[in-house]
Amino acid sequence: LTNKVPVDCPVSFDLSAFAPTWLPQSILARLQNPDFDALVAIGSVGGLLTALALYLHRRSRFPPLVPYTNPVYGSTREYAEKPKEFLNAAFDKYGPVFRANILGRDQVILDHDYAQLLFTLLGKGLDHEQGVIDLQYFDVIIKLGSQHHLHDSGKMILKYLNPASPSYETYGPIVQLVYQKAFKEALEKMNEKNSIDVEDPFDLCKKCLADAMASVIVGVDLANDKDITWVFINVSEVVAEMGGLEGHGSLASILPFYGRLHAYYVMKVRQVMKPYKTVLRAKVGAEINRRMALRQTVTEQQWKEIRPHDVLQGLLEEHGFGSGAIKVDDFMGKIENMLLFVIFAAIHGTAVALSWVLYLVATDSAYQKQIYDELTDLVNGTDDASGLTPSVLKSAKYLDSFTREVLRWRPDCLSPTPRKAMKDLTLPNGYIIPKGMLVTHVFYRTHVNNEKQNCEDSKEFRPWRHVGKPAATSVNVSNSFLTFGVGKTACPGRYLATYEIKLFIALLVSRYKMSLPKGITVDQPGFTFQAPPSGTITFKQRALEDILL
Ligand code: HEM
Repeated sequence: LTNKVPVDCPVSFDLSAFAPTWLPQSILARLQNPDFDALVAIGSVGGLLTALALYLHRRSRFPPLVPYTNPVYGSTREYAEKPKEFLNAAFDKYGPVFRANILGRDQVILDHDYAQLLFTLLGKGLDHEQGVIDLQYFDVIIKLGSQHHLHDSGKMILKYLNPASPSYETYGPIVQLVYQKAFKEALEKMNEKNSIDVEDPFDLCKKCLADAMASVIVGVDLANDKDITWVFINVSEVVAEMGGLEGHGSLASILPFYGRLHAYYVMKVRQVMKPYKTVLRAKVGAEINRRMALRQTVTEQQWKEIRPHDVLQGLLEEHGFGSGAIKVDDFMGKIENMLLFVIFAAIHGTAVALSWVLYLVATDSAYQKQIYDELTDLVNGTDDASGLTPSVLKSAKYLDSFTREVLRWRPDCLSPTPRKAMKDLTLPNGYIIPKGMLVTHVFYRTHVNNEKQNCEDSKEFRPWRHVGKPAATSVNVSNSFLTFGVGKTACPGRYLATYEIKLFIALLVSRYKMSLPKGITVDQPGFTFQAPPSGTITFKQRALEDILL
C-alpha cells in the first residue's frame, strides 16, 4: 500500500493524534506518516460517502413510513384507537404500499392490488410461519403451547374436519346436541312474555363452540368432563390475555423485546400452559386406555357400531390402534401441543365471527324471516334434532350468503397472520421490502374494493348478494375473499367454522325472534384479531306451532 502513496499529496492529517496510546508503536508510526494519512482520509471519506449513498438509495426505495413521534409506541396508539380510520388515511396519503410502526416494529401494509402477493410469494421470499412467530403472541402459543408447527395442526384438521372426510357428516348431530343443550340452559328461563334478555351473547357463542369443538375432537363423553370443558374454554382466553390480544397497547404487544422476554422466559417460568397440558394428558390418556381396553372385548362388527366418531379416534387409528402398538405417553406427547393450538385457532376466532353473524341477524326481523322461510323448506316440518347435517345445511343458500357477507364485510383490522420477508423483495412498483420485515394486509380493503368484488356497492352490507353464485359460498376462498386466507395456507378449519356458525343461527332462528333493544357496540376495535360486538340481545320464543327445530 505505502508503495503507491503519492509523495507530494497536498492533503495530510496527523491521524496519530486521535489514535489511542496503547496501540503498538509500529502502527502509531504509520499513522504519523503524512502521505499515508492523506490516502486513509480520502479513502475513508470516499468509502463512507459511498456506503451512505448506497444506504440512502436503498432506503429511498422502501415503502413510505407513516411518521410517528413516540419511538416506543410508534403508531401503535393511533392505530389502536381507530384502526380503520388510521389505515384508510395512510392508504389515501401514501398509496397502496406503506410502512407503519405498529406493535413495536415497522410493518409493510399492502392494499388490495398487492395483497395477493402475500399468498403468491409464500416460499418465494415471504414466510408464513416466521411471520406469525414474529408477532409475540403467537410466540407464546408456538413456543410454549405447541412445539408443533401450524401446518401439523392444519394437516390434522384438513384430514378429519373437511367435507371429504368420511366422518365429517357425523359431526353434524354431535354439534346440534351440544347447541341444543346450551340453548336450553341459557335461553329457556323465559319471562311471562316468553322472552329473555341475554346481556353478553359472546359468552354463549364461546361456550357452544368450546363444547362442540371438544365433542368433535376428543369425543362426546370426554366433552362432558368439567376439566376438559375448562381447557377448551380457557386456553384461547389465557393465550389471548398473555399475548396482549385483549389489552390494546399492553407492554408485550408494543415492545417486541419485552414481548419476547415475556413469552420465552416469564411465561416459561410460570408455565401457564402446564395445567392445561396436565389435564389433557390425564383425561385424554385415560380415555385412550379405556378405548383400547374396550376394543379388546368387542368383535369387529360390534366395534364398527360403537366406534367413536371424533378426531382422537382418527389419530389413534393412524398410530396403530387395535394392534396394541400405542404407547399412551408417547402418543400424548405428540398430540397435546397440536390440540392446544387447534383449540386456540378453532374457538376464539370462530366465536368472534359467530357473534357478528348473530348480532347482524338480530338487527333486522326481515333477515330472520328470510332465513326462517328457507329453513322451513329445508326441514320440511320435521322435528328431527339431527336434521341439519353439513350436507343439508349446504342447501341453505340465504343463510350461507348471510354468513359469507358478514365474514366479507366485518374484518377491518390488520390480518393476524402476517408474513416475514426472508430476503429483500422488489415489488412491481419498485419498492423494496427489506429482509426481516413483516408484511401484512387489511381484509376490508380488498373486500370493499368494487373492482375486486365485481360489484358497485361493495362497501354496503347486503346479506343476500351471494345467493345464486356457486363460486361465492362461505368456504370459497379467492383473491377477493381473504377472511380465511387463500392458497396453500388457507384456513383448514373453515368448513367446520362455517358449519358451526350456520347451525347456531339456524337453530336459534327456528325457535326465537331476536332483537337488539340497545343496538350493537364494539368496546374495543380489533387490533390484529377482529373484535367481538357487545350489547343485549332479546330472544323471544316463537309460537309453539312455529318452532321448527
Ligand atoms: C370464522 C372462523 C375462522 C377464521 C376467520 C379463520 C381464519 C384463518 C386465517 C386467516 C388463517 C391464516 C391464513 C393465512 O395466513 O394464509 C387461518 C389458519 C388456520 N386456521 Fe383458521 N379460521 C377460523 C376458524 C378455524 C377453525 C374452526 C379451526 C380448527 C378447526 C382453524 C384452524 C386453523 C389452522 C390450523 C390454521 C393454520 C393453517 C396452516 O398454516 O397451515 N381455524 N385461519
